[in-house]
Amino acid sequence: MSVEKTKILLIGSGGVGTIASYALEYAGKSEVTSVLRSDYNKVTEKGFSIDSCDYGQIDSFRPSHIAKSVEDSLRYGPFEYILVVTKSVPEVGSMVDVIAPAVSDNTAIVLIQNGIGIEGEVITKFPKNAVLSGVSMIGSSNIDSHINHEAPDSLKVGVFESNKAVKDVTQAVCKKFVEIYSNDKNSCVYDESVKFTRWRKLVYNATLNSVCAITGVDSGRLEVFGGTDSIIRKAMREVLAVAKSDGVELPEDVIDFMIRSDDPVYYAPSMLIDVHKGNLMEVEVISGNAVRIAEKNGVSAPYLTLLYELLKVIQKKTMEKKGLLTVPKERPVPK
Ligand SMILES: NC(=O)C1=CN([C@@H]2O[C@H](COP(=O)(O)OP(=O)(O)OC[C@H]3O[C@@H](n4cnc5c(N)ncnc54)[C@H](OP(=O)(O)O)[C@@H]3O)[C@@H](O)[C@H]2O)C=CC1
Ligand SMILES: CC(C)(CO)C(=O)C(=O)O
Repeated sequence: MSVEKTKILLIGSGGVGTIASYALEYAGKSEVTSVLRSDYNKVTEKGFSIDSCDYGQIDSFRPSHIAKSVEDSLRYGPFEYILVVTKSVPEVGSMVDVIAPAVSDNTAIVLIQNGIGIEGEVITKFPKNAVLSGVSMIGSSNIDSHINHEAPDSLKVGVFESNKAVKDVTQAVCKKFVEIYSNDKNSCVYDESVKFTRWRKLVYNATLNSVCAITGVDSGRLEVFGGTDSIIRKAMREVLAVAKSDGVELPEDVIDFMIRSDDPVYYAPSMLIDVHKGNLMEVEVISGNAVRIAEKNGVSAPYLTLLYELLKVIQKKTMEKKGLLTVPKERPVPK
C-alpha cells in the first residue's frame, strides 16, 4: 500500500533551498513543488546540476513540480509545509504577501533563513499557523542553476518561541518535518531552543559574513591575511555579550567552533556570494537587529556597529544599481 506523500511548497531554490528540495525528494516521504523565477526556463529544460558533498554529482535534478509563481503552484497543493528559503531583506520587501495565496489553516511555514527577529511579520500575518525556524549549517551556492554544495547539510528545526499556535500541535508538526527531511546523508534534528540556536549561528553570520562581504575575501583568506584575529574574534565576543543581554548565554568555545567551521576550504559565506552576484545582502536581520538589541540593552558593540554601518552603505550602493534608490542629480550639501 503506498502512503500519500506530504506536499511541500518551496520558495527560494538557491544554494540552501535546492539542497533542501533534493534532501526531501531523496528521503522519499514528500513531494516538492518549487517556485522558480530566474532559474525557471533553464531548470524546466535541463534541471539543476548539483555538485554535492552529501549526494555526489547529479547532472539533472528537478523536484516533483516546478511552478512560475505561488499562484501557479496552487494546482499542486494544498501544501502541508511552505519552506521559505529566500534571502531575508525586510527593508526592500516581505515574503508574507508572496506566500499568502498558498497558506491554508493547516499549513506550517518553515523559515530556513539566517538572522534573528525574522519571524515577527509571518507570525502576525498568520497567527493560527505553525511557524517554524530552520537554522542550517551548510555551505551551498547557486550560480546559474548549478549548485555547489561544499559543507554537509545540518539543519535544526524548532518552534519560534513567539508562535502562539497551540504548542503541542506545533511541536508535532515540527517533529514530522524533521522526520520527512532526514535521510541517510544529512543531519536534521528538532531544536529545543530556537532563540539559543539563532544567537549561536549569529556568532558566525554577524561577523564572518559581514567582514567577508565588506573586504571581498573568503573566510580562509581572511584568516591568512590576519583579519580573523584582529577583527572577527573581537566582533564575536561582542555577539556573545549582546546575546547575554538578551537572555542567551553562549559558551566561549563557540568562537573557535565557528572560526574553524569552514575548515579546510577557502569558504565564501553567503553574504560574499551576494556581493559577487550583485544581490542585496541580509544586512538588517544579520547585523542590524543585533546592533539594535545592543543599543537597547546598553551593551557596547563598536565592531558590530561599524560593520553594520559599512554594510548599509554597500547595500545602498546595490539598491542604487538595481534602481531601488535614486541619488539626487545634484549632490545635496549642508547649507
Ligand atoms: N548559502 C549558504 O551556504 C547558507 C545560507 N543560509 C541562509 O539560507 C537562506 C537562503 O540562502 P541562499 O540559499 O544562499 O540564497 P540564494 O541567494 O542562493 O537563493 C535565494 C533564492 O530565492 C529566490 N527567491 C527570492 N525571492 C523569491 C520569490 N519571491 N519567489 C521565488 N523565488 C524567490 C531567488 O531567486 P531569483 O534567482 O529569481 O532571485 C534565489 O533562487 C538565507 O537566509 C541565508 O542566509 C544559511 C546557511 C548557509
Ligand atoms: C555559517 C555559514 C557559512 C554556513 O552555514 C552560513 O550561514 C552562510 O554562509 O551564510
